[in-house]
Amino acid sequence: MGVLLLVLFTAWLGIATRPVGLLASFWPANAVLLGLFILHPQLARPEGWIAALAGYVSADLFMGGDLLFSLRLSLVNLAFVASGLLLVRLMPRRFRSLRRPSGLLALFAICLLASGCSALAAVLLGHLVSPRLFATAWEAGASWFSADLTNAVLILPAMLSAPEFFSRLASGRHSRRRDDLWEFAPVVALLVSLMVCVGVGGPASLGIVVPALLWCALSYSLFISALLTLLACVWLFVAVSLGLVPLLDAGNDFARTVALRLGITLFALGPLTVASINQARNRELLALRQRADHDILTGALSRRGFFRRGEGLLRQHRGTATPLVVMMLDLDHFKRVNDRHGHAVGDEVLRSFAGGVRQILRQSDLFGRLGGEEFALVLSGLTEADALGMAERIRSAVARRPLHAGTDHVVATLSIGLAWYAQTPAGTLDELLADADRALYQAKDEGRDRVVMVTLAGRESPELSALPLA
Ligand SMILES: Nc1nc2c(ncn2[C@@H]2O[C@H](COP(=O)(O)OP(=O)(O)OP(=O)(O)O)[C@@H](O)[C@H]2O)c(=O)[nH]1
Repeated sequence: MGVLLLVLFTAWLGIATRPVGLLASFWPANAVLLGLFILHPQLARPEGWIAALAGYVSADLFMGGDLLFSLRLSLVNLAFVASGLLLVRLMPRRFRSLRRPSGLLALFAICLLASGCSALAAVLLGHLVSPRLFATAWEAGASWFSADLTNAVLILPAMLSAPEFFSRLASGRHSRRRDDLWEFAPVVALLVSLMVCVGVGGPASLGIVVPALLWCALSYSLFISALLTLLACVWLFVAVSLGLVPLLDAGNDFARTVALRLGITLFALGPLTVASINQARNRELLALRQRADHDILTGALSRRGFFRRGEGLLRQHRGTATPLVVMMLDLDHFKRVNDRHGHAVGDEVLRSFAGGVRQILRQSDLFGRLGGEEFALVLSGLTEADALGMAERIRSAVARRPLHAGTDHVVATLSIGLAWYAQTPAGTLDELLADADRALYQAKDEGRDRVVMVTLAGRESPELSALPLA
């Protein structure tokens, strides 16, 4: 039912923009149906195809076509979708995703071939459809080829990149500073360039839009760039059809319409390719930063990542009444573990310890490896009792988690120094870690395998209010 309604709506949209005597200049139905079947292959079953056919035919019937004529047009449309889907399935998996720039070019090749198939179908059925819409079967083929190619190249990148965009949006990974108006500058530039293009007129005026589209491609995600490219190109079609950009005013209008469609399709490929390369580059940069911010052995934040995010967290809460906890964690006599069981087992102990700590922490807590067997934590919003409870849970989890490395049975213990601040203090993270470190020394001095906490109102000398709790 969904397929039928979607095809009905998009086909109706196309028919509504169909110029007298020609196929629709904007015919989203075929590309949207292909995109839907690529994204949801389970819909491309016989029921789905029948629903799509029913959608095409009923849209045409609603707009006054007769049944036989509508059926022929619909079969040519379905030839595009079927060949496009078949080609996507035949394509090697690595090219199928738009996550790589080569995926976009592969998609272009598929659009090209699928449009060729619908053009061939139009030529074969040409003697049936041409008397009504076209002078010759070849005209029908050229028209179908250019319309399907344009719509597919403009619509499919936006459709296929949408799931990743929305899943990132849902997971909050797209969050940006809302007060940054500069973020909207490329869209504003695009709007201005579209207006200037109409004002200037002539074939060369289309080029005025290119720099703004490239700026959008370098500034936004592939989905947003593809959507903006689609909207800009649809606007250019509308502007040309309305005579706002006079391009079709003389000579053979059919040939010019086909040339315009192909021109705009190739014109859109530039910004789409830049957006795709930019997205792949940003993903690589993010992965590199992730790698630099994390310790390979334990998966905890690296020293650099911990300080970067820790300072960020302090900045966020500084001056507020949010309580803050900083902990230093150090495995006891770790040198003996290495000496007795070997470095590889020592590594396994570190990995297992970090995994155990992560299970106890909340998503917002920062856990970093400062070096060797020394780790640190920054947690906000915990009461004094909760902070102590959390530290105790971590300590006892380590003691309760004996590790079996081959025939070796390793039991590690942990000392924790904890500084609890009634409100987020003004000091640097280094200074706060020094408070926790003093408590850690005390824990080591008192016999290890324990938590020592110092409570501070803001940032003051911990010796004044030290409250060891073993
Ligand atoms: N397996 C392994 N060992 C490491 C790693 N980084 C540091 N170490 C070892 O950790 C040990 C730390 O030893 P010490 O600083 O003397 O501390 P300790 O033996 O834990 O004693 P206390 O901290 O006083 O309880 C050294 O033997 C380092 O070689 C690592 O990545 N893997």
